[in-house]
Amino acid sequence: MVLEAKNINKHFHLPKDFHVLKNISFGVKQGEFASIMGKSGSGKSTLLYILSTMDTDYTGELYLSKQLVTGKSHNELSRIRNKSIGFVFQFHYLLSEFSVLENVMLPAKKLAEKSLAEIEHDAHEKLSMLHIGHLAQQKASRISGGEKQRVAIARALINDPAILMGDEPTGNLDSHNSENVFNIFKRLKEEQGLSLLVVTHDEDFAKRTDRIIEMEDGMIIKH
Ligand SMILES: Nc1ncnc2c1ncn2[C@@H]1O[C@H](COP(=O)(O)OP(=O)(O)OP(=O)(O)O)[C@@H](O)[C@H]1O
Repeated sequence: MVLEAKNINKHFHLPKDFHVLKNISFGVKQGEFASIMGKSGSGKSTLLYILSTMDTDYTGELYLSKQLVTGKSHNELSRIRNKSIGFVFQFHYLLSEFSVLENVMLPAKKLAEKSLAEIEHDAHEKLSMLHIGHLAQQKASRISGGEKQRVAIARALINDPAILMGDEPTGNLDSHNSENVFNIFKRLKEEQGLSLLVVTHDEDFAKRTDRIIEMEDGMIIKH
């Protein structure tokens, strides 16, 4: 398993106690493309924030590549996250005054395991793979919405993560660009054995993934 959650429970305490995630247990296998679906408020984003190690306020255990990450320090988690998890949001969060290339290079510079030349080479490679190599020197503010999301995917892949997570990664895109993103994800799974876990409201998208994990009222009702 690339990712495994065991008995995850979470409460929000304000305005009153609310048991938002109830005994969540499931795993994502190497090379699996899974989606999470469920009504608004069922706890999908809350769960994804825990799985991506950004939220540590829960009980239960979370394993990434068989390593227990629950209980690790803020600094350790930040490093594990940068190295092992790629994250794509509904909004691209690119730095608009930076070039496309600089945006993609940022997480690798932060990790500081490779020379600048290697990082630049890798960033060009990711951009070419996503058919946006010609945009490398363009300012991030000067490209289309669909292109921005592809740059965000390239950035999420720069450290060769074990798993790519997405929170509504096609939520802001038209059907043509959503299809593009789906095909990119599918290709990453098939050609590189990447594992993917994507929260989506788009049933057509979810139906074409390997597995739909269904949430209701903070519980997984099907997986
Ligand atoms: N910081 C918070 N404090 C208290 N309650 C919260 C907080 N964040 C979220 N909630 C509540 O937790 C529940 C789950 O929210 P979450 O955002 O995980 O749902 P979701 O399934 O991702 O919904 P959507 O599909 O609308 O994005 C909701 O009832 C929400 O109102």
